[in-house]
Amino acid sequence: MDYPYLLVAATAPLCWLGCIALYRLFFHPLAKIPGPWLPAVTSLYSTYYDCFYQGGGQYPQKLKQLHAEHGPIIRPVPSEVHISDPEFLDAIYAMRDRNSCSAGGLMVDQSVGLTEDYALHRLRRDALNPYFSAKAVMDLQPILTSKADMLAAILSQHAESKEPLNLSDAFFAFSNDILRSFSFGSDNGLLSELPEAHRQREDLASLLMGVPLQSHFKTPMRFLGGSMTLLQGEPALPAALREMLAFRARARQDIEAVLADKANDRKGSGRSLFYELRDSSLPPHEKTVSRLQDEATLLVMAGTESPAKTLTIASFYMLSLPEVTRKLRGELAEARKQASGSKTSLNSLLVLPYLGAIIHEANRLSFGVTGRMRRYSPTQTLTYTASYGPYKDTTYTLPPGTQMNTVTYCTHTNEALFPDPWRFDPERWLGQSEEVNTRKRCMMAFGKGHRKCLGISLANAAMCLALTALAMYDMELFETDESDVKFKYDNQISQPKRDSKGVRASVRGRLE
Ligand code: HEM
Repeated sequence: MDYPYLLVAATAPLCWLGCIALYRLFFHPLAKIPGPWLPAVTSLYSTYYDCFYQGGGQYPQKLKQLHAEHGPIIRPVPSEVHISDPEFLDAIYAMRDRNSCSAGGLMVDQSVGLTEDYALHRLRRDALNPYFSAKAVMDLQPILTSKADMLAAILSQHAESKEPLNLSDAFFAFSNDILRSFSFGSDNGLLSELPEAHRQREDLASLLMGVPLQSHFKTPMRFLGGSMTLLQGEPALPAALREMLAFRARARQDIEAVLADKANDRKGSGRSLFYELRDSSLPPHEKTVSRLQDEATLLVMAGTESPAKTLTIASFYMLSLPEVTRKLRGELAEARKQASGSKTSLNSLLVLPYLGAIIHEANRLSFGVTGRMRRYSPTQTLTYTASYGPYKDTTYTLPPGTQMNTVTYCTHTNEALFPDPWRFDPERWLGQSEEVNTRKRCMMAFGKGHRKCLGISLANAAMCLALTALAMYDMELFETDESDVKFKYDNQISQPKRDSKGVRASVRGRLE
């Protein structure tokens, strides 16, 4: 072959990439958005922070740093804007459509949480809504209180045995048993088998560690999962991918068991979510095994991991800040007095301000979903005027289709909203002042807008009962410090340092 052809063949791709870079920098509709040039040119910038820099999961922290330098609006990837301004949060999350979220790595494409199309999302969400309402959660009270009683029994056993208790395992078991009873009519009895809860919690943690890689390299990872399993069997796969496949396989078994259980033998006495979906008027293509497998995988994962994490964080600070526990005990004692000595009802716990404030603060520092929850409007043009930074008062036009988001990390550590943001301070949620109302408006732990968390009422009820049980025990932390709970990695949800063993405590005894 002639030399010039070789040269053309070698340089053509480079010229093509150069043209794309020039377009993105100077002619793209978002070309005027401030920020460094590299993320405006290539999404490899975010890949680096998400997957590789300091072990990956570092993009939220980097975005916060970029905002400090460039102001409230930047381009985290070429096709997107990231706006760190509490005043603009509602404008972003009021938007109807959304881009496929950053949880693509969870391999649950057919679940409600990953559904991009507005009408299909509505169909799926409407089918689930009735089982997640505040009233439906009240009907679950017998399950919830029996699991909270089991949690208390575990604390009593550890007070007697003097063995340190891994509270993170106990909360994982508590949330998982509730979620599985609610979903499938029966649970796996993890509260009676804490070593198994420990194993499953660690497995889920390593599965989540693989989410950034699976999100950025979705197709190769899926291909790897398929081909290596066929060629060499599952042990050859990377641990996180293996865990993901195992998690999905368990969800499939659960769904197949529900579909096969025509006589409702395993259903339990109450309503069970997947039995209800099976018998619902959803069209047949929405009730296939693979569709329901995705739904079950997401629900079990989200419904176990997120409340367990918030409880873990709350328990750590309750044990390290005695004043917090003292105030909570005072509030609970008063509620019991009002109930004339009988057990305080779930309804009355749900309105206790200090208990609610502890949950809010633990949710804030759990950060809910830490990935970029993008929204866009296919028709609407938005404008945004920078409220601080080097381009203050400059107005930017965001054309239809512009993907926008604010990561929870930036809002929940915003010093103007939450002074001294890493301090656990339930007081910041008390009262009705304008500041408190603004904080509540900017709370993103459960997401915002029409895609916000379905499980809020269930999670709140379960967390109120668990923390009430916890407050009845005198305990101290065992070989645990703040680094065991503090946000370090964004793996779609926040994770602390890799070698955290969770929150462990020595239980001295039950109060009263
Ligand atoms: C403290 C506990 C929880 C936290 C912090 C939390 C957080 C979140 C967040 C931030 C989202 C929005 C994600 C997005 O916009 O892409 C979400 C969605 C969702 N959550 Fe939760 N969650 C919690 C508990 C639960 C529970 C207990 C369940 C189920 C039983 C659940 C089921 C869901 C579902 C199904 C969605 C998708 C909703 C949709 O896209 O329409 N969550 N959650």
